[in-house]
Amino acid sequence: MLPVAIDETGFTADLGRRHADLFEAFYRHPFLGGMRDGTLGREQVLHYVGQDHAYLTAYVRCYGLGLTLSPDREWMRFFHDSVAYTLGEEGQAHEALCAFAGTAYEDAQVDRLAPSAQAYVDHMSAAGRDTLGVLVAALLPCPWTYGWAARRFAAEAAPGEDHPFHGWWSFYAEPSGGEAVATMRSLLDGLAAGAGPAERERMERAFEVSCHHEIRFWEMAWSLEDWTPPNGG
Ligand SMILES: Cc1ncc(CO)c(N)n1
Repeated sequence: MLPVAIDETGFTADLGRRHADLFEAFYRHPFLGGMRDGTLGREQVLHYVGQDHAYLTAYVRCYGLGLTLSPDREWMRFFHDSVAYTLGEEGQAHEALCAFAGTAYEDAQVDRLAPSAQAYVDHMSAAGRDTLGVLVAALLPCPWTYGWAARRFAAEAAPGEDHPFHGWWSFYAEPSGGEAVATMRSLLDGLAAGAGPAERERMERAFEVSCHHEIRFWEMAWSLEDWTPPNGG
């Protein structure tokens, strides 16, 4: 198993270690298990793509909130590059899933977030009305969990070209993703070092809640969650 942050020091390394159980639950969720063994159903894959496309649109908006909170051009550069990555490249991961499902990307897109995706987006947007540190703490689990899981799977199983989700796994295992997380973590470590105890606590909570939302996002797609009331309406 790939440790989350074994011998590193700093705010985010501490957070990663403290919530290693959530990273593990993320990795072990049956949705991601189905992405590993290739057994995931077409409907679940398409539910995920539709929701994730809408989620990433909202995520880019949160980077926009980060731009308005940026104290300097280093932070602006970070958000600028992050927006370019999400808008310009992350669609490749979805395209790979659409190819598996035999569906055009446009046809997989939806105009309504499911409850769990909506809750995650609302959490990040609310963090964007707090400080830059709280916002970035809420945004960090998104790239960190995916990159960590993809590198772990690559190390454990090295899925070949014939794996049904090869394109998705290889996209998130790319070193550029790991470098972006390293940049995000060091910027956030810098903010945390200058934050008071109350703000640090809100940063820690924002990070933890996003880790939970990451796991619940899998559960949403796995269970094909929608807005039908639990009693069937
Ligand atoms: C929900 C979610 N979390 C993380 C990522 C990785 O960027 C993603 N595409 N979607």
